[in-house]
Amino acid sequence: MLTFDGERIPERVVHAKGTGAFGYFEVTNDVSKYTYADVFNGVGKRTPLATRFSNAAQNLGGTDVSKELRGMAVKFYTKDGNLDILCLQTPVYLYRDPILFWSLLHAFKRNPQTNILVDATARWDFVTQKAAAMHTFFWTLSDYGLPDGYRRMDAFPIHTYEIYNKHGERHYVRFNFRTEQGFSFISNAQAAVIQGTDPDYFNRDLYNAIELGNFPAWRLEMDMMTPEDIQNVDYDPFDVTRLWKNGTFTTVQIGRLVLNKNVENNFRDVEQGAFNPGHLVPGIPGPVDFLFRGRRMFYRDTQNYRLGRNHNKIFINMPLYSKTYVRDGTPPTRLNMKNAPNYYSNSFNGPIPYVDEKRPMEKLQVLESNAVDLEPLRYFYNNVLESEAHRQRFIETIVLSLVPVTPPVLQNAIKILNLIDRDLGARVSIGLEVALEQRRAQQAVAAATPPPNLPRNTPTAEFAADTHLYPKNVQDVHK
Ligand code: HEM
Repeated sequence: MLTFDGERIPERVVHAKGTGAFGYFEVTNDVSKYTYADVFNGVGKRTPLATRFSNAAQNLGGTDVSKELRGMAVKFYTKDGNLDILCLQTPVYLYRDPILFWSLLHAFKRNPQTNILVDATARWDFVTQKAAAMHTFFWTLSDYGLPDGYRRMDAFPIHTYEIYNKHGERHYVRFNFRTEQGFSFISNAQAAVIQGTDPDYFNRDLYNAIELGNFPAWRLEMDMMTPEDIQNVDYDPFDVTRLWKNGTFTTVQIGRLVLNKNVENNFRDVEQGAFNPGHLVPGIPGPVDFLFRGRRMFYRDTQNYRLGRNHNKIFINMPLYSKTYVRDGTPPTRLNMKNAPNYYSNSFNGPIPYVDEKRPMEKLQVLESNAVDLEPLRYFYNNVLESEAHRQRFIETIVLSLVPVTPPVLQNAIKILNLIDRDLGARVSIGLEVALEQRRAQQAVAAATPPPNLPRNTPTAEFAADTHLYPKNVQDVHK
């Protein structure tokens, strides 16, 4: 009984709800002139891997069927150690400065007062305050925000990775995992039905497909630029909030990721998984941008908290071959190399720090700008949304999400939508008028019933002026 009482560990602070599967990566093309990473070299070579798929904002018991960011995390067990590549289903990310992470998640997860998950005012407030973030937000409000299962979405590590070959020649790449199942999506109306009957729809779909031998696969390709290209484009190719412009890069296929085995135990093989983008291998030193620098630290920290200091000794996280000087600490500590010397350096074949002498050290100069640039958003609306039907569904979803938003966030959102594109602004404004009118009519009919989304309890001017930590009523209680 006491053992059962302690069965829970903290859920992931983000991406808590998910599922996983095992598989392999097979090299299909010779990319040795771009990288000497063992995992991507030798046509036909297979490397075992573990994956985890997730929804970014849901808690463990949440629903799969919501329009939001989704993750596909891959741990390649390579001969040179683990390579973890963490992807989202959007090819862009919300901001460049890692410090914004907690603000984003506070705005996008549960309201601290009502404990309701979708606080539309907070979400729109966050993205309209930092307009570059609207690009990723747009992707999630479009059909791409709710694919028909994890199997049918593409996945992008987003950052521009540095890679180099055995001669130390560099390239800069954006990796793309393209689903071989083909992209398809769930409409808002279908989502409402599935939500009521099968909130684990995504988990079930992946598990069943693998169990039936219908193994899902993704093609891994990379968009590439040389160091010269990088310095000659008229945008910052390390900027995670925007796409690389068409015509400025070439694309090369590397191989295929195939999932062919379900996990035996979700807690052991998925919940305890610690995917860390800082786990890189020789030949792929990784992204050099500021956001990634933050991410190199955050994952280790959160996993120390969630799983303990020795989380890389949990079976699912262990590299194929590993040596360590760590003998003590929070369990698991069994596989700790027992009586081998626990000091560095030693005469008994202990591990030595990894120094890659092939890695070129010259600095790059790239175009950087902190100006607010709405051009990627205009491009998304007019070009990435490939049809009028898709644009219409996108506008309907925006309208739906703006209905509960309170002023002045609402006015700000309309203003920015107009600045992005007049057609977009006008169509959202008209749709919103109609939706608000309908809501007013519904409220008049059912005056006693509270609306499904209560407006955010925005701080009043009086509250904002109050220099005390607590609002008045709490101070009264403490008197
Ligand atoms: C400042 C930026 C970011 C921070 C601070 C951050 C932080 C985190 C944290 C704390 C977790 C939970 C990890 C765990 O408990 O094991 C997580 C999970 C995840 N992150 Fe990020 N993240 C950031 C940006 C990104 C980006 C740009 C991507 C993808 C391109 C990404 C993809 C993922 C994925 C896929 C997971 C789920 C991993 C799993 O399945 O266990 N994150 N992130």
